[in-house]
Amino acid sequence: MAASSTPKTLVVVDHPLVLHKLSLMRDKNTPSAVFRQLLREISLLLAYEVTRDLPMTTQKIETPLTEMDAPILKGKKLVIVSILRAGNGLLEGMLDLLPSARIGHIGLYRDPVTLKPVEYYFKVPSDIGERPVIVVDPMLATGNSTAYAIQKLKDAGARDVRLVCLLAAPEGVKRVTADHPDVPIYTAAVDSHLNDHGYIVPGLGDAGDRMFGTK
Ligand SMILES: O=P(O)(O)OC[C@H]1O[C@H](OP(=O)(O)OP(=O)(O)O)[C@H](O)[C@@H]1O
Ligand SMILES: O=c1cc[nH]c(=O)[nH]1
Ligand SMILES: [Mg+2]
Repeated sequence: MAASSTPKTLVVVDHPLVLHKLSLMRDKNTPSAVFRQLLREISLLLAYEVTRDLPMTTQKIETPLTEMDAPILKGKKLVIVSILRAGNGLLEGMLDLLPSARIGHIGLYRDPVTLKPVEYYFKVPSDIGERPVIVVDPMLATGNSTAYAIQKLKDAGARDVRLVCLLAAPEGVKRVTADHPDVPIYTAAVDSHLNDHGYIVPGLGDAGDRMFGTK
């Protein structure tokens, strides 16, 4: 599905550059340093799509030749919320494109047996309800972590929430869409299925471990 200016529930950003870089990330022989760099590069392209429908206004400026009503972003700066740890890989690239964005962090890890999220940190801007919010986490597997994180953000006041992930499983898309039908999902690919341990197949393995070399 091509990205467009109309918000959709699921936007697959299947641009050739994104898909090429994603294939390099999937390769198990790709080292951590390259993996992180590729994630950073892809995040720029995903940021471009998720911000496509941000509200605009105009401001009078003078070019060297004349006055004009120049288009600028309207309203308060957006918030990027990273689901730790792996979300930081997408966050860093997005900040290259959105350097004035406010930043929130939600610390979650997935219990390997129950596959339920365990929370260890939560800090977001107090006026999150007045800003567009982009939640970032490279992996949407069961959707338990992301659905939980979005609910926490809504409880904190967030009203305009979008999700950016790198890879999604159909199970995760279904879960987030059921719990949060108002939240559009932007991803580079929707893979085949989850294995018995809740890993995305074909996937890329454990994103956090591959980013930080912890396995
Ligand atoms: O959709 P789910 O089934 O909830 O799985 C996805 C979650 O698992 C990974 O995090 P992980 O628990 O490995 O934590 P980490 O980022 O610290 O490695 C990933 O970054 C997501 O947050
Ligand atoms: O495939 C998966 C599933 C959950 N978390 C990951 O990092 N990878
Ligand atoms: Mg992990």
